[in-house]
Amino acid sequence: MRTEATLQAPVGTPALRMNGVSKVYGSGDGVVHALRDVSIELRRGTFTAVMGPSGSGKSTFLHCAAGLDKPTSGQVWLGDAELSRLKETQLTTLRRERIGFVFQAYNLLTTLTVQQNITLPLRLAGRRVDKALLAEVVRAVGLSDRLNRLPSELSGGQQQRVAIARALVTRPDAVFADEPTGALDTRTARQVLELLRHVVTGMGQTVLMVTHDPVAASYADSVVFLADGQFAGEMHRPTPERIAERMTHLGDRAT
Ligand SMILES: Nc1ncnc2c1ncn2[C@@H]1O[C@H](COP(=O)(O)OP(=O)(O)OP(=O)(O)O)[C@@H](O)[C@H]1O
Repeated sequence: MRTEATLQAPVGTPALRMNGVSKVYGSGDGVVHALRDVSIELRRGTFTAVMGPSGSGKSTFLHCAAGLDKPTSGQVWLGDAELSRLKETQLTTLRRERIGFVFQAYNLLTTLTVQQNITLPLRLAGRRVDKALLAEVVRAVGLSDRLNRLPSELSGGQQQRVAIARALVTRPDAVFADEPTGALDTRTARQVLELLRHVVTGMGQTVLMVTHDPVAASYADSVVFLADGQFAGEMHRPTPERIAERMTHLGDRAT
């Protein structure tokens, strides 16, 4: 029985499309061009890493892509929804129901059990918990025997697995991960990256991950490089060595 197909997003439109997105902070002497005319398309069922020197615009890119921040110009589509056309309440609903977030800090609610944390987005949306989907997600992240524990009773890696399960449980169009392994030791980080890889390859999800770490980025299908707010190239089938080499030159250009 292929229960994993239940997570497959509909084919057709890309999961995410950004067209000529720019973001300017401040004005006059204090103006910062955090993003300059960035265009990108993420096909469904792909894993993309975003890399660039500090200050190159990675977080701004992720926030604009996820509807957490509004571009100064350009358009962002999540599936068939153009974000700038949505009212604030619609955007809030879209973020809650069609996007999964995974942050470096796991952002779990300490008084809720693992299961309650995982299903929170569904309850906030007033949606029924799909028991088959929940079981599939819990199995994928390896937490079946921890469902009644509190986050404080789990290791960092296990807490990040809860956060990933919570990100998956609404069957989002895309999962956005911001330095998801930043707080983890090397071995635990590798397990979380393997899980994100499985989320894409085994479950058909779409993942966009910002990271500083060439090894983490090498788990992705492709790496998008930013330098000084601009798209600075893309690498398919990346290896840590090739990524590190490219980053060295990006650093040269951005300073
Ligand atoms: N709210 C803001 N107000 C003013 N400037 C900002 C704001 N947010 C970001 N910036 C500036 O925009 C630029 C891009 O910042 P951003 O955080 O997107 O970069 P980053 O690549 O994620 O950096 P890091 O790797 O250090 O986290 C930087 O120059 C930053 O100082």
